[in-house]
Amino acid sequence: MSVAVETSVSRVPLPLPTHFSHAEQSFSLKKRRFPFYSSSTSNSSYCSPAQLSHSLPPLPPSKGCPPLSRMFPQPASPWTPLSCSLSKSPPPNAVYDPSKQQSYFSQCYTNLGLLGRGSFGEVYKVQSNLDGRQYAVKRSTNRFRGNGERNRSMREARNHERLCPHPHILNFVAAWEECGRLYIQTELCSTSLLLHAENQPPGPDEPAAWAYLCDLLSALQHLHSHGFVHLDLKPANVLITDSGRLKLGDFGLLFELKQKSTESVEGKVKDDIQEGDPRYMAPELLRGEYGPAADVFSLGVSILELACNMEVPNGGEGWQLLRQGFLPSEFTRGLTTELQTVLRMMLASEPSERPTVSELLALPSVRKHRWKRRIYLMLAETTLTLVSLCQLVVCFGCRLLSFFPHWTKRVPCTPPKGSWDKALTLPLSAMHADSGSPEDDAVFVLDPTDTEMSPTFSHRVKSRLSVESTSTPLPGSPRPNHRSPAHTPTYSNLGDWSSCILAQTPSSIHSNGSCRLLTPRASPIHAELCADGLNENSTQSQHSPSTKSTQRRSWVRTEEPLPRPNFEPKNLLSLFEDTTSEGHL
Ligand SMILES: Nc1ncnc2c1ncn2[C@@H]1O[C@H](COP(=O)(O)OP(=O)(O)OP(=O)(O)O)[C@@H](O)[C@H]1O
Repeated sequence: MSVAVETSVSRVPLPLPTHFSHAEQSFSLKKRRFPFYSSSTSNSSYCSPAQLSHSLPPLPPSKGCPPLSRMFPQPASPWTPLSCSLSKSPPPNAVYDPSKQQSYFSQCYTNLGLLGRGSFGEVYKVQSNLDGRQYAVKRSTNRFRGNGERNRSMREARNHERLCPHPHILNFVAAWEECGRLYIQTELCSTSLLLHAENQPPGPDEPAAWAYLCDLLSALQHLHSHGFVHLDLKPANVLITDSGRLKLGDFGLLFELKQKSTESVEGKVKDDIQEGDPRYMAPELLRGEYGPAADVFSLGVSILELACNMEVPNGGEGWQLLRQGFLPSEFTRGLTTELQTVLRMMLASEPSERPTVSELLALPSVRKHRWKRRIYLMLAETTLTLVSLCQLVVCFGCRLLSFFPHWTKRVPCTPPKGSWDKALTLPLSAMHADSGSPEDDAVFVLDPTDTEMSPTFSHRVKSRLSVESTSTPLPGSPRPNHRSPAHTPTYSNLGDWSSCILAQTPSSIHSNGSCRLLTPRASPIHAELCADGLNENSTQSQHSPSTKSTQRRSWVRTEEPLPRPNFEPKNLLSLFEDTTSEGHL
């Protein structure tokens, strides 16, 4: 008898959520959505139709707003801090000056573009002018139309602030009201789980589904253990960080369980409770039963959607079937029995039959995947931290160099490898031969048609030469003795090259007038070449102009030096002896 009653009860269709009377009759595969550029957004930002179509349509423009005058400047609208963090420590006057015309938002943040739009708000990527870090700021689309709407909007911010920080809960930073709108500042994530999943290749993805399940169970455990129920868990309300960690967000419907104890409060709160998204809504919510089991159901539907790439029905037969414990086998048959079992438990029609979050976390299959997930996240986050540390060091180095421009002049750091090799095979004569004409300068420009030659590099070499040429006579004019101290090259007039040349002993200079140029001893290029075992004598004999292009370029000049009038290797040698001894002094 009881079985017969139960069967007849289970056949009675559940009432449909009030928002969705248009029923979809069956389960279907997810339709792929592609991002498009929104005409109303900045160049860099885009929002996908999914973001818009998966939410309720935006409210019509508020009719209760005070009219804005185009003729007279508006006084700065009052800024009201809503979060305790902001009330306790408002930004200093240097960052936010209330007497200024600009809003609190524009004074305290640099807007980096629109991240997305929901049904009630727009989310911007911002850089805080206070600490220089990047955040997300959600601003309600419309001004409040009355106290009821205002209170509901405020509740989201207040609820969010009340939650203790947790690695899988979106971190709250601040909230304020300005110009009749609510602003909530949170940590910045990469995107929402919904958009992330839609950008993945189509088809079931069970490993990802396990990862999502583990992260969201941790988030729910945190909420439930603190006496809260989310009541609006769905992929659109979950955010994903760069490392792939899921963060539960959007606490507009957060419900505090302990309020149930007071009868008067219970009635008040229940009247105030809004319906969440009907696609993910647990059946008992329609009967006014609010509890942690509702979140378990919503999580079950979300994981089913993500694992099977299934369009979740928002009404109709499919909606009813899901709430009667029926899993569409045409979608779930690709999943392992482990995941099917877990989903079946989570989607039990009666809340009392569903396992609690703690019971789910204790399941061997969940524990196994949770371990894997922890290790994955640890590795991913460590790698990301290391990468950002490296970037920081490079940035710091670059800034440091910009403070000491003379350092940058001395270090010939970034010409392309090819141009380095070519430069190093230049005859030393070309560097401090008596030259002052543009033709002679052209010798240093190596090969202007060479695409490997960096323009900055050739420019630098040219400029070095022009500096040198001012102290050297023109070709053809009587040449002074190179031994004369007046013409001994110094560190300064050798410029970049001095650091290379002076690292050498005269033995580096070959009798044919060519020279082996080395970078300073600490140079990694030097180390690389040493490791390669490049021998100046052997390479010198091996290389020929014909094979040069195919062989690895050597640091030793192998070609005949460019014919230059009045070039005397002997003078060059002595010049180096002089320079080296000067350096020792
Ligand atoms: N902290 C964040 N970091 C990065 N992107 C975010 C963040 N918060 C929101 N977004 C992006 O902005 C979009 C809209 O945000 P959100 O869904 O919170 O607005 P909403 O008005 O509450 O929408 P709904 O009420 O329909 O859930 C999200 O889909 C997501 O892509």
